[in-house]
Amino acid sequence: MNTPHLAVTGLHAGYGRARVLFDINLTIPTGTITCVMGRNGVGKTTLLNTIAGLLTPTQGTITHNGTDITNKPPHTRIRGGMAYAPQGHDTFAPLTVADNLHLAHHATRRGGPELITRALDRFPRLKPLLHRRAGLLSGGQAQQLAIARALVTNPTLLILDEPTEGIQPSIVAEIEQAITDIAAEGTTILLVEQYLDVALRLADHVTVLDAGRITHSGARADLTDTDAQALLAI
Ligand SMILES: Nc1ncnc2c1ncn2[C@@H]1O[C@H](COP(=O)(O)OP(=O)(O)OP(=O)(O)O)[C@@H](O)[C@H]1O
Repeated sequence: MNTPHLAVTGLHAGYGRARVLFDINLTIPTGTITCVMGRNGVGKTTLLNTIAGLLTPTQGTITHNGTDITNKPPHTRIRGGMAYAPQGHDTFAPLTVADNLHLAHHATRRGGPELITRALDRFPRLKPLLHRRAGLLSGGQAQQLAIARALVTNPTLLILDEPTEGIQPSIVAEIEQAITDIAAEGTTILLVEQYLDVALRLADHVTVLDAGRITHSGARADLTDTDAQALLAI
């Protein structure tokens, strides 16, 4: 088997005395979309934050592209090709759309200015908004900016936390298409997605978390929609 793009082994994490994740084992093959699912509060965001380096695990290892990054800070992970668009389409609110993109691009220097052009071509709705402050964007526009800002760092692994949350259906479809296209061009994607239909359309692999533990992990193709609903107890 090829070296997985990302491998999480025996991972435990939490906040002080509050233990949230228990013995998480996850391997993500290069160029695939892995969708992490589960009800509210089961630890999905905690898992992504730990992989992105925003939270230090209490046990376990994280390997990215064959390198142990468990104790590396977030900026080292970003320079190594990992990009994270956290939940809540967080952007630099006082800055313009253009400045958001240029700042992320300049900070990481993982390619030339064509990365900005490509990110805007991916989300053309942002083009007429380049001089608008990010804090004035609609939820859907801000989410597109959050993903575009991750893309200008030229990631090989893109991590997205609920990219469709609270967004109108027409924009959800555009974001879904963008994720499909980004993956088709070879970028590995790890995503938390709460809409079952979107998740099942996008995913190559599905991982289900419950109370901080993985209760299912497998190929999307091996899962019927009914099984998926049962796993998520919807
Ligand atoms: N900064 C924090 N400090 C303490 N506890 C936290 C913190 N962030 C999350 N938690 C707790 O950790 C647990 C897991 O939260 P997490 O946000 O990872 O879940 P989630 O599955 O992403 O949920 P949601 O779907 O609501 O985003 C919850 O009990 C939550 O209250």
